[in-house]
Amino acid sequence: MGQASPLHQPRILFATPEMADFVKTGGLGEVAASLPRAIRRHYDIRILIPGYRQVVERYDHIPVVAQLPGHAGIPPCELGLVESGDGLQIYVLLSPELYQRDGSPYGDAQGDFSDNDLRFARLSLAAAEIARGVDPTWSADLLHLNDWQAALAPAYLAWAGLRVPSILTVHNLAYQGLFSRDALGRLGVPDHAFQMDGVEFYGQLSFLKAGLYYASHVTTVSDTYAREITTPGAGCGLDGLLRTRASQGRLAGILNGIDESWDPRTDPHLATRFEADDWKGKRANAETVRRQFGLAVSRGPLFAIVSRLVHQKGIDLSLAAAETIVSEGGQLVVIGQGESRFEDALRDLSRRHPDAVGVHVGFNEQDARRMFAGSDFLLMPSRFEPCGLAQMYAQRFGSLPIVHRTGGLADTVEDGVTGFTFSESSACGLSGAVRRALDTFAQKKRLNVMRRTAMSRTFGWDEAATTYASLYARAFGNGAGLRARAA
Ligand SMILES: Nc1ncnc2c1ncn2[C@@H]1O[C@H](COP(=O)(O)OP(=O)(O)O[C@H]2O[C@H](CO)[C@@H](O)[C@H](O)[C@H]2O)[C@@H](O)[C@H]1O
Repeated sequence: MGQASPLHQPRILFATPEMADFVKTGGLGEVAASLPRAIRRHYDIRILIPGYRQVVERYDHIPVVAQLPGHAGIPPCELGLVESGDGLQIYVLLSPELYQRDGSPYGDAQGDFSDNDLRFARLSLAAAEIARGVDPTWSADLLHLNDWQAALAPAYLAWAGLRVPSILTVHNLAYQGLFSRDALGRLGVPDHAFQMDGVEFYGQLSFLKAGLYYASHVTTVSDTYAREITTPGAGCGLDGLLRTRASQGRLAGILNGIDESWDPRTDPHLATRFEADDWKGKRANAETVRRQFGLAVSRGPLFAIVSRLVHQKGIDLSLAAAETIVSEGGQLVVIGQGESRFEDALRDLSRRHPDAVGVHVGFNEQDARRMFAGSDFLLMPSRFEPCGLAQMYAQRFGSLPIVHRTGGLADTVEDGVTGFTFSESSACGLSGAVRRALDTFAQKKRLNVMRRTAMSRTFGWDEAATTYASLYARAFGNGAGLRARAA
């Protein structure tokens, strides 16, 4: 190594399987685009993302900064480095055989890709290699890993004897990255690690458990969810390990924020921009949404669903509530995609009530923004919700969320003040809250007070960024983990 030099600003590598700049399937992609940008005020932070087609096709040329060797059955690949328009440094894993495919980051119409173990072990291993110093110009002092796809990194560090601090953020404990034990050999997992105190989970290899076990710290995206996952009811079989991490003071909930662009006063996607108390402006947005979804002209309440259409999100409960909404003269617009049983049921609902229910299977953010702006209420009866972003977007746009009191929903929606919460996850629980919303809609003064209060909640990223920054400092042991390096 070169001559000794003063300590550089600590370097953080933020490894993620999706980022909204290029590709996203849900909330993690949005967080990965915003959080590092908020953290760079505190630390030198770079992103690591697989070189999916959606990433590499964005650039004419991606300079290669390092060659990453293979390991067991994980193929070698190149490490590229690009810069975003606003100066964020992004490492791109260049492996056409693993990443340049049609479909989402995780699969195609046939289902999940069959080699996802290799694809995301490659991502995890690359993060560990960047900490080891494979790029001679920049190496990570701390790894910030997101979800199961990056969660083998702390294990690779441990198996290589590298004492680099690592933080695993769990955006959703229900997605664990479980693979057959046959994968151990090709991923280079040592035999001794395949046990309860290690990466084994009921006879399978669990990427997520590896991270929960080997990372220096574990975080999740709200306080309430951080508590819930230490209980058998919400721990997805990992509550024992999570209780251990909590008792070591190494499990924390840090609430997500939302990007500043979610502001109805400035949003260029809206037909009419508006602010609190300009309820005419909000109504103009409602009219646009009704027209866009082919609904009848109405002065009744407009409900929205903006969601991945999966069991977690309680879509079945919303389908039941839709009948109440329609029979009470309300309307519903839906955008999202996911399980075909929900897509079909929603399409069917819309066919039965063409004037009152509009459904768009698919996703685009511009329509989502217009729906938050135009709707009076957002339905989000998630069975569990680590944080949830849609209920925060809705509040900013004066659409009052109706949510199950769980996880981040409990931490961000104030019952009767900025939205409506219910405690029993059932059609009956949701319909009680929908009825309260309908009553409120009939009392314009109360409705407008709630809208105004909801719109004043900013949910910015600053607080989360400062909390992550202190956690990084703690993980470094106040600088003890930093290695001096030639500047
Ligand atoms: N089909 C689709 N394709 C692309 N984008 C879509 C989409 N459907 C919805 N979206 C967008 O993604 C957002 C969804 O984010 P959420 O946080 O509500 O849930 P998600 O379960 O994806 O994220 C998980 O991670 C986030 C981030 O930590 C946690 O907030 C959350 O609780 C956890 O379940 C929506 O607001 C919308 O903008």
